[in-house]
Amino acid sequence: MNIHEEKQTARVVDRQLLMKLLAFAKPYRKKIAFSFLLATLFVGATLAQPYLIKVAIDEYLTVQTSIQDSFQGFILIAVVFLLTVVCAALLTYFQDRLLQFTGQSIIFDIRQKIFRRLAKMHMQFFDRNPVGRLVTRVTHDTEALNQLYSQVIVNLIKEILILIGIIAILLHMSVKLTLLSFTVIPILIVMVIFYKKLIRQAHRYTRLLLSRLNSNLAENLSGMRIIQLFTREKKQIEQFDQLNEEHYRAGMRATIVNSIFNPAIGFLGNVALAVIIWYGGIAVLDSALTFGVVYAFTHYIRQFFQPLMALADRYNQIQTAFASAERVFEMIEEKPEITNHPNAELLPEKINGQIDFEHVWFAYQEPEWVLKDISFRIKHGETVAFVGATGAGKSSIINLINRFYDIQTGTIKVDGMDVKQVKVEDLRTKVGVIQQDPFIFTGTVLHNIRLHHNLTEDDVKKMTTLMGLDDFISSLPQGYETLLGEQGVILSSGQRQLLSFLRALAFNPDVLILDEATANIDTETEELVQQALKRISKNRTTIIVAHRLSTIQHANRIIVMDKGEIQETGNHHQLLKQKGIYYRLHQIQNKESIANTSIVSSKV
Ligand SMILES: Nc1ncnc2c1ncn2[C@@H]1O[C@H](COP(=O)(O)OP(=O)(O)OP(=O)(O)O)[C@@H](O)[C@H]1O
Repeated sequence: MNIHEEKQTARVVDRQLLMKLLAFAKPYRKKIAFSFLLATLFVGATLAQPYLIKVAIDEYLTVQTSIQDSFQGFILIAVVFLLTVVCAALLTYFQDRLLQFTGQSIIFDIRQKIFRRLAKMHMQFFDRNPVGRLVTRVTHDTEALNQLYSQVIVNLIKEILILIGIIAILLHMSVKLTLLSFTVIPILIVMVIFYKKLIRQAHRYTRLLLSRLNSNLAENLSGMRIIQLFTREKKQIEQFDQLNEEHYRAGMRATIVNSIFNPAIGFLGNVALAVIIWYGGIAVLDSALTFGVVYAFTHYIRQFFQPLMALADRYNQIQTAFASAERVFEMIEEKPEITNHPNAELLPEKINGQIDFEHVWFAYQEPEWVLKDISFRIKHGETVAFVGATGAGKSSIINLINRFYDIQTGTIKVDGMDVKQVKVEDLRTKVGVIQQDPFIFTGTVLHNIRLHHNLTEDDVKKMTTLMGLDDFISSLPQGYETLLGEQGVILSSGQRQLLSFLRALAFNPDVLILDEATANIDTETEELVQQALKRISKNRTTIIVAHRLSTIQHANRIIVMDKGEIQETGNHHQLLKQKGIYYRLHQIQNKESIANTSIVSSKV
């Protein structure tokens, strides 16, 4: 793409962004229009002030007017002047309030839209977008838009109106003096063109470095435990300092451009002022102009160059807001890949829990196939375990059953229905998953189990008793009311898993999946949980992923995976007889457990 085409594309993108920004402002158009009216009245009141002084000088300070008339004239002008000052202050106040309210409302709508979209996004989207980046979109980028709606646009309009108004008044008072004082304008235009080019480059570079700095910070904060464990603090600090320094330098470059541009404009303003004093002075002496006109000219020229200096800031703010808008709209418009098919159906109220994988091929990123031509059937009420080496694809199978990801080829069926034809929410309520490291939300234990669903406290208590986990709840400081999450108690990994058991089972799912769900629980509690699981998995399809083979020996069937393929299938005894992968895994774990037992007994 050549420079011309690039500029053309940038212009089209800016126009599209503008249309989208206007669309968000549409519900508030009456308020915005009203605030523009207030802004226009404000400009009128402000521009009237120097003119009133001109009238006072020319009409009542001349020798021809009697003292009595001058006195009355001054009082009248002083009152009108005061009125314009009060009106300008009131108009600014009301316009500010109105726009602040509108800006906040628009940003509220945008944030709501972003979060709604995020809640619908597929897992691959979250794999691609780090948390730090998403948080920046919802907070920092929307704030830049808030500035645009509540300050930048109206100020820009005010400043443009002031410029137009001043030109009109100056031309009305003296065409010649106006043209003379505007001889500096061509230099101004050249400066603005240069400035625009320099500042755009500086801003683009600063933004790029800021996003690098943000990602680095987010990564360091999430990985602080590992950084400290491996004593990498010094290296990480050096890396951060380097990025910070680059960002600082880029920011300084933008500041230098601004600090040259603003005084240069001020200088041009003073040149124009000098021209007025020189020519205006001679014209007054020649009686070609009145003193009041020259006085008003000096005022208006000062007022004229002020908004010009502010225009630089506006330009920066608009640039920042447009960059933020681009990112925000990109996110709002991102299409969720896992959606309900137009004819998606509900599963029956109670399902049998039969699961079929038919020639399933799956890759997170093609062509890295994680599952290769996988076929199996899990029948109603069966307990099936998946075992295999790390990275074999066990957790991926689980992620596919409740459609966290979609497969490339083949079919996955629940009770004979293709999961792509079933309503996603319905599917996920029928399939309960207990994870190895479940997430804890800020709130009470009860809230963390119910997660906004209509479950009574009694339902939860019954499930706790059935699981034999009453002791776990009573060991917490305030039982079900114990506060967890950011401000509350932080649970141990084992306690988090127990909570995850209650969370999944409270909904009485027809299919229960345990993904390394007992890995962090002590032997005594695990015994308890295993007993409860035996009761719970009766007549309920249960799928278990476990590394510790001792926990899955009772399974009706064990599927052994290796590099995305099924290698062996059978129950514990059948697989041992086959003397294949399962047998070898069993031997290794047996040796380890004998070795551990002898270490423990020798210590005792
Ligand atoms: N979100 C993801 N994006 C890209 N690749 C992934 C993702 N999750 C897993 N993988 C890759 O898919 C392969 C299978 O991973 P999976 O988690 O299914 O294995 P696993 O058998 O459950 O392993 P483990 O026993 O360690 O949990 C691995 O190579 C892994 O790197």
